[in-house]
Amino acid sequence: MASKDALEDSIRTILEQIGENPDREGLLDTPKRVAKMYREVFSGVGVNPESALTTTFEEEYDGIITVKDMTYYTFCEHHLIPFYGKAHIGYIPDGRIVGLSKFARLVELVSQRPQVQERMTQQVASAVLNVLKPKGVIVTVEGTHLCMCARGVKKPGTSTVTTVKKGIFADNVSLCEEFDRSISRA
Ligand SMILES: Nc1nc2c(ncn2[C@@H]2O[C@H](COP(=O)(O)OP(=O)(O)OP(=O)(O)O)[C@@H](O)[C@H]2O)c(=O)[nH]1
Ligand SMILES: [Zn+2]
Repeated sequence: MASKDALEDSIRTILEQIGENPDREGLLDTPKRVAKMYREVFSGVGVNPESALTTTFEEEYDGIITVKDMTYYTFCEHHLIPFYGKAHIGYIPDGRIVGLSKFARLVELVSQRPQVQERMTQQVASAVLNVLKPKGVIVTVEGTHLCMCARGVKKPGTSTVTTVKKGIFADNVSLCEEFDRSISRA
């Protein structure tokens, strides 16, 4: 039976197309549930990542601020199955800092859309750069891609690391090493 919701109808069609019976008891509410889940996990589509970085303060601090091990779950845009892992952000401010929780909000926001890991890493770095105008920012994202583990090439255990460096991090190896040590990658 068609619902009033195009997304629910699409899920029902997928179930039919894989040979399932969407009217059997176990699947009756699945289109509605999956539509609700998609609206939740893709709620960041069209939202500017910079909007996560509210509450900035003037503060003099010369060192690296690193917020590490922010767990994320997102969806590979090629297969619409999850990739997930940890994101780490380091920056050296230039007179302006931001509430630490906002970095976790930023990672969450860029996760709530179909993604590729490289773009996600870049979006986090660009948002920090544009809002805080720091001396430098470095972002490392680690990702386990289910499209590589659970299907296709089937290589469980593979992980991908992406790093974007802006400003002072772009040409200062020792600062990058300090960041790597603080996120325990060196
Ligand atoms: N660079 C990059 N590639 C990704 C990411 N997520 C998934 N991919 C890759 O996207 C590619 C899509 O390749 P296609 O050949 O179009 O699709 P496919 O036939 O399903 O590829 P296989 O996964 O090799 O079976 C695959 O190589 C995936 O590993 C990501 O975040 N970054
Ligand atoms: Zn994929």
